Amino acid sequence: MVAMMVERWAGLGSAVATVLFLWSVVQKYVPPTFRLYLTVWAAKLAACFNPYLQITISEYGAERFQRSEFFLAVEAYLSDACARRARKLKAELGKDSKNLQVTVDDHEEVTDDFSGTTIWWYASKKQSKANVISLYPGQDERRFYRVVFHRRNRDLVVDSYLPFVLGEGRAVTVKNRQRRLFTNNASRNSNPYRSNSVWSHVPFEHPATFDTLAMHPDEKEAVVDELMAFQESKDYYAKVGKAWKRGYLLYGPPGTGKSTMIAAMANFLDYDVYDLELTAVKNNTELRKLFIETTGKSIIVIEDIDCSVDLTGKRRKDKKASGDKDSDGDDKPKLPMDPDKDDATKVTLSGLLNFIDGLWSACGGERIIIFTTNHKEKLDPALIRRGRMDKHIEMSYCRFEGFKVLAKNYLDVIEHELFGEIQQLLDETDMSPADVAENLMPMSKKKKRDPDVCLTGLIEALKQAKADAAAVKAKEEEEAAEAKKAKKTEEAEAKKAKEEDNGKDKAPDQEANGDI
Ligand SMILES: Nc1ncnc2c1ncn2[C@@H]1O[C@H](COP(=O)(O)OP(=O)(O)OP(=O)(O)O)[C@@H](O)[C@H]1O
Ligand SMILES: [Mg+2]
Repeated sequence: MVAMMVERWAGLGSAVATVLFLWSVVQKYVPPTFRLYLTVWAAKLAACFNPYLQITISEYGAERFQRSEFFLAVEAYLSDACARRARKLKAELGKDSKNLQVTVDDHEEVTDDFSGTTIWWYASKKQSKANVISLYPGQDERRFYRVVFHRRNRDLVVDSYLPFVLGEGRAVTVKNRQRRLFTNNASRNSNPYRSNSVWSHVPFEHPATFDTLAMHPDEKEAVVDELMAFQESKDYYAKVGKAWKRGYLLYGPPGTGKSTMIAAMANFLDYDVYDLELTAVKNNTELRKLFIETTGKSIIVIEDIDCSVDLTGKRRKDKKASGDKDSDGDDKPKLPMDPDKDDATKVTLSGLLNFIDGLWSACGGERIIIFTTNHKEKLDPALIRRGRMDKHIEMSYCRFEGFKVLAKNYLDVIEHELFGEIQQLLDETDMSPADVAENLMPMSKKKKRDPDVCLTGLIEALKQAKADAAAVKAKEEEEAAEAKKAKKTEEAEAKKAKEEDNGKDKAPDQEANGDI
């Protein structure tokens, strides 16, 4: 027994000696790049003799066509936490050709410390043995990361370290990702070999923030506060048994910043934006599919919901059933409650309600759904009740508080002698922030952006708007008075005619009475 052990140790000793000898040869004669490659293999060889364990994380998991999420997380984690310690890195343009991504290169070793233990990472790749001719060079290479650690740290690595890497990697990915603006594809891609995604996207680059949004500071603060609370409420939503999502209805006249608010929210929360064009959705099934294919950490937007579909379909139908004529005569596609009844558009109000808070809406989590409209009163109450649209935010005309934000952003002016007059005019006149902003930003190369000139121009515009509004009001009042007068005349005439009729009716009676 002892002899056997001695023999084994002797064997080990000679193996180590051989390796050391070979290594000195390598140091001398082999070029550095190849030497590095051999280093990795030497380390692997050593792992056979030493009490070290290794875990491999492949680029492609069981689902061959999807990159393993763990692999991506490890890549992100290593480039963030350990890349500085690596000697060989590679830089690539990010997916959207925006940011540079520096990652640990293949065959490179990096070390990491976790709770006082050292962990080694190796990046490498192996050729796929599959006997298939690939259309894309490099596609048959399978990259992988390998983590090596001492046997005694097995539990620590498997139970604590790897989940930690996964969490950190995900966080880094979210931090570094190029946010995207998605829109639903009108016609489905019929080519089975191409991506069949129902959404297509561009990088999301809207510069609006809550700082640039003209709104009353208190209301703005309330929105920001709520968003922050929402982001941190994962456990709370789980506790109360609700899906982790929130609905907002933004309503108000055109140009009051509804779309800008959505962009500001997306930038604040660091979310993707899915801009859903409801008129391009064929039916409820497609609507559900669209929802399922959105990712978490996203804002799903349906703009101008009153224009895209007729959401009062149910009530209109009731009216029609009771014999009333549909007075508005517009040609918007209708949203009937019963999906089988209408073939023109099969997206129904109930489909939309399901989209917002049906069973499917719970998949994924961390989503914000926003509807915008110019006419809140046109929407079906079922659609915007609390719980579906948790918060209704009115975006209204520009008042002084909002103006101050615009003046600061556009002109770098915080105080000005004309502010008093502007405040008074803004209180008396309804002007959208879009119009105010336009006056503060004259697009002329020759004219300098002078605050005095801009503010005077704004005052002129406000006075003009006030005069126009007064004229419109006077005209309306005049028309109303005329209509009232006409109605009175009509009523008087009707009364007169009735009296005459009564007189005529009575006359023969009297005659008859007289006869008797
Ligand atoms: N509250 C605001 N703060 C800052 N800028 C604003 C605000 N409202 C409007 N604007 C400016 O006006 C432009 C139009 O605003 P936006 O598209 O957000 O209006 P909207 O309410 O979505 O209008 P619509 O109802 O027509 O869609 C924006 O590009 C922005 O520059
Ligand atoms: Mg808009």
